[in-house]
Amino acid sequence: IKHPLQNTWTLWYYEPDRNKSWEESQREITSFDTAEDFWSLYNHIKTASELRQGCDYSMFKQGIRPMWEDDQNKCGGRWLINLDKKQRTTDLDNFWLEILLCMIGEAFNEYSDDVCGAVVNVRPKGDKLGIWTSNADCADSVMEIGRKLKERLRITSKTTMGYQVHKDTMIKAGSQTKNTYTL
Ligand SMILES: CN(C)c1nc(=O)c2c([nH]1)N([C@@H]1O[C@H](COP(=O)(O)OP(=O)(O)O)[C@@H](O)[C@H]1O)CN2C
Repeated sequence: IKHPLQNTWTLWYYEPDRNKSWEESQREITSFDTAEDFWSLYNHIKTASELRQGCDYSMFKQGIRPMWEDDQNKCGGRWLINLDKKQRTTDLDNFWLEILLCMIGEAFNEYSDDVCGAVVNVRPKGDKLGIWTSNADCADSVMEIGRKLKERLRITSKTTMGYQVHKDTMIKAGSQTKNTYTL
């Protein structure tokens, strides 16, 4: 029999399309709830570093859309990891896979329920990895999730991680959003 996961997860794919809104360009690929089905999906699709620049993958718990406005996301925020350009070949795919495995493996202990999902943005100015949590006001939960991420990704102090509240990101889109927490 297959190994069931604690949650069902949905993979989304975003590709910029000048004839569609941002939201219409978010496509739901498939959902899975076993470890075997995760690996079949992961091994079947392009890695993040193979995507065209401007594209995203998002993996969220089933029922949560990969956007600020979703009820599960609207009071939350994201731990954001900014990669430099050369990390696309050295770290991007490893970091993204490790984040996926942390989520489906419920690696954040009692705070795993606060995890909504994760996004990888493939961008010319530098790729980004975001882990989205549901409540920006729960400092204990946000910090514990951030600490576990740093540990699992073996991110040293040279790479800073900032936690940005979606409400701040929404209004400051384009310019630098402030970090409510940093690790
Ligand atoms: C419901 N809705 C419209 C809506 N809901 C959302 O949740 C949401 C957006 N729009 N996003 C739009 O993408 C632009 C680039 O953000 P980026 O994170 O790709 O980053 P870059 O600037 O491309 O590096 C954002 O500026 C925003 O326009 C982003 N976003 C998460």
